[in-house]
Amino acid sequence: MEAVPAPLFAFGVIADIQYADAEDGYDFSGYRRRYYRQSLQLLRDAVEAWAAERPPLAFVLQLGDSIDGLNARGGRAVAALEQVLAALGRLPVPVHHTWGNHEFYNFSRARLAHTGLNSRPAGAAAPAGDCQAYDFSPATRFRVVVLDAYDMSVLGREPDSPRYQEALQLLREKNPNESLNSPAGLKEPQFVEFNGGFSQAQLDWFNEVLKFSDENQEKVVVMGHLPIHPGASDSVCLAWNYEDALSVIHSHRCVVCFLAGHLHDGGYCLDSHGVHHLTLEGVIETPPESNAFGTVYVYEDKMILKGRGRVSDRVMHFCKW
Ligand SMILES: Nc1ccn([C@@H]2O[C@H](COP(=O)(O)OP(=O)(O)OC[C@H](O)CO)[C@@H](O)[C@H]2O)c(=O)n1
Repeated sequence: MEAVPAPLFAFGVIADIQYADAEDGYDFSGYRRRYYRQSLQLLRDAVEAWAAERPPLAFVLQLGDSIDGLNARGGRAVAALEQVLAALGRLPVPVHHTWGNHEFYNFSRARLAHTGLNSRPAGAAAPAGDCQAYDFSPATRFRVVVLDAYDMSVLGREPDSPRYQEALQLLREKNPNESLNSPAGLKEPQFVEFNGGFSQAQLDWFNEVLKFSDENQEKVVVMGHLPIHPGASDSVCLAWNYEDALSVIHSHRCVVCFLAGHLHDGGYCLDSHGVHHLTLEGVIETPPESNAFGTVYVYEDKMILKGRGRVSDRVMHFCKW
């Protein structure tokens, strides 16, 4: 029998846990059930499965919205986050977090930086200001970039801050609706309050990271809460200036995959430049008897996603090497 080659390394992926100690509810449309309490058990099941993997995983990527905004209303944000972090803390490997809209319904950006959701290594090079983007190299000739999709946003910042004012002005220009959360009638439906975008400073920093990776023949996996390709998202859930992020990626050879959450139904496409865009199904809308997480096994020429529950298996070949 032919031996299955060992991967170079493997990592876990999970999105939109949105835990709250609350009865089940529904999304805004009223059609999608949200299993707030059960999501913690699904996370614990994911952790147990990841912890049993041999060889062990190198790290886990948490794609944002770890706890639901409902917690803020009940004064339970800190307790809910502690439970999620305690579940993830049972893993003997680092967990890298990106921040989504529900993090900002619970905590300010300044406060988040002092919680366990700040996974940026001390001293890591990052864009100027309070942008949470960073990168790390988990193995020779591989790099992971953690993007901050709410760097340009009205969520999480003080209303008197320049960035809040800049984001509000942009949002109002693009969205004349009374409720800024409503995409009704918009030409660019992603311009809603529950989304955000990338500042020019973050895009410039991102470009420099990818330039370094190109020069050093690295393969790069990028993660952010919001999808950046229309083929892997509906038109509402995209990052405000998703096209700018795509332009940066497409001006380099190194990016092989973009991982996102936010769209709870999930999505996937291989774009015209050979980049795989994978939007993970959300735990929060996953029935208790199923799950939604995955393990990605990285090889020289491909990544193989082993999905659990609602997440499908997928082979993602590196097209550019
Ligand atoms: N048409 C809409 C949609 C949402 N809202 C309000 O916006 C807030 C965030 O919505 P929520 O569905 O909780 O956001 P998620 O990040 O969980 O989900 C994103 C995608 O929809 C999932 O596929 C909340 O307060 C909603 O009530 C709105 O007003 N109008």
